[in-house]
Amino acid sequence: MHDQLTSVDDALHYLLEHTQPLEAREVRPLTEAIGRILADPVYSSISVPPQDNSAVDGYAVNTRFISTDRCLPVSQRIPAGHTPKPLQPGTAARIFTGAFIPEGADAVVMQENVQAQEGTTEQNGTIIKLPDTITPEQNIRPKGQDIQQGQVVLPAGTRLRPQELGLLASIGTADLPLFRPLRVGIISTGDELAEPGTPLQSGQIYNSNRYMLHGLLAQLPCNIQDYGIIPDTADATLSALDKAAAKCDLIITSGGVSVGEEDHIKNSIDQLGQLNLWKIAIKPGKPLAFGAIRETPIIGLPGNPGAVFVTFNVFARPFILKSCGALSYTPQSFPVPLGFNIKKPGIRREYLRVKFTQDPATGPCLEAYPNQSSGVLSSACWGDGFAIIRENTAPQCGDLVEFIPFSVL
Ligand SMILES: Nc1nc2c(c(=O)[nH]1)N[C@H]1C(S)=C(S)[C@@H](COP(=O)(O)OP(=O)(O)OC[C@H]3O[C@@H](n4cnc5c(N)ncnc54)[C@H](O)[C@@H]3O)O[C@H]1N2
Ligand code: MOO
Repeated sequence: MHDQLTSVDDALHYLLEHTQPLEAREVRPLTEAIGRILADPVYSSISVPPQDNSAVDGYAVNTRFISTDRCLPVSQRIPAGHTPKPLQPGTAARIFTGAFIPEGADAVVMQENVQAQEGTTEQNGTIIKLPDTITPEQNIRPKGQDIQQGQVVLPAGTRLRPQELGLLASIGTADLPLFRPLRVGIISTGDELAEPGTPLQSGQIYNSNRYMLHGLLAQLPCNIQDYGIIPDTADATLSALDKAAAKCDLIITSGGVSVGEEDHIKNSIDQLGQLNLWKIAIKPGKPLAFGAIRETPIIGLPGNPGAVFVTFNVFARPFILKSCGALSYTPQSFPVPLGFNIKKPGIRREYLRVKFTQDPATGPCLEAYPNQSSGVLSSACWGDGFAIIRENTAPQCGDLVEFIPFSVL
């Protein structure tokens, strides 16, 4: 029987169209905001830096008042954090990195380029000999160089990385308006599953998807509600989904979405709500299901761990980020030459687990893990990204394909 498959692009488009961004917000301190999404734009009430200041340790001078012998007495000392006096005409000021430039100075000379001669008495202070060329503005970091007072520093929807936290701290913001984390329920299905740490009985395998999903969700602004393992029965599946739907903003299941009579996720979604998508032209991960139980969206990932890793990143991750209010939710890909041949075109878009390598003679290229079976999770641990082989194409060695490094996920 010929399967009617939805393309990856159509499925992703559909999923993202059916994302309801969270309305709930909360205010949290900087120290709790890593990975979270800003709910409002942040404006700066100050300029950064707040005043012109020195980029180096050295001497502040006025380039228009330098005597022909290029020698100047030092009239004040300005450590960072202290307010300078105006520069006395015809003198230099000893200045340190980050200290504010005194009024009347227009350049700073690095101390390595100056000969300083200590005076012998207090009245007879240090004299410096300046280099031949000094350009106005040199070594001065102007007020507002980084941020101007009143400017939008970060727009709503920004996902906060360490550098954004630093930037927000630099304008004095202590508490941030954030979207509240998405409550994501995870359910592992399968009679064959045993928990790590317990002995394996005959017929069992360890539940790896549960822990991979914990790790994948921990990198996103989510609170995980873990419903553990549910057995392959209609009753257990219906009751777990019903319970999760009442508590969560999104349900993610693994396994039980294929066509066998032991696969109950699809029928349960049908029974409790509606199934909107099933069977995608993706390899691995074809039987992925998407629907809703009452108001709660559900993404049914296939059971094979390789398929979970791919379909989570291709579908669930952008869905979650958009639901959390993020402005940017699809990962950046980069064109990189394949280091091997694709034998024949396929009707499913394939996400190969590959390694980025640098050949000294031929340059960068992608190498594939030899076994791309969706039951072989070693491919994702060996690899450092996905190579996307688009449907109905068979790129050859040297052809450019899209590469998504795992590090951008
Ligand atoms: N007749 C057909 N059979 C299958 C088809 C098909 O089109 N027709 N599709 C195959 C594909 S492709 C996939 S992918 C799987 C997906 O099936 P399910 O989502 O129903 O997954 P399960 O059957 O429950 O499990 C598949 C596989 O993965 C193992 N598994 C499940 N959960 C976990 C877990 N938490 N940790 C580790 N491993 C897990 C499970 O033991 C199975 O080996 O269906 C194919 N069959
Ligand atoms: O498409 Mo399935 O994901 O081969 O394992």
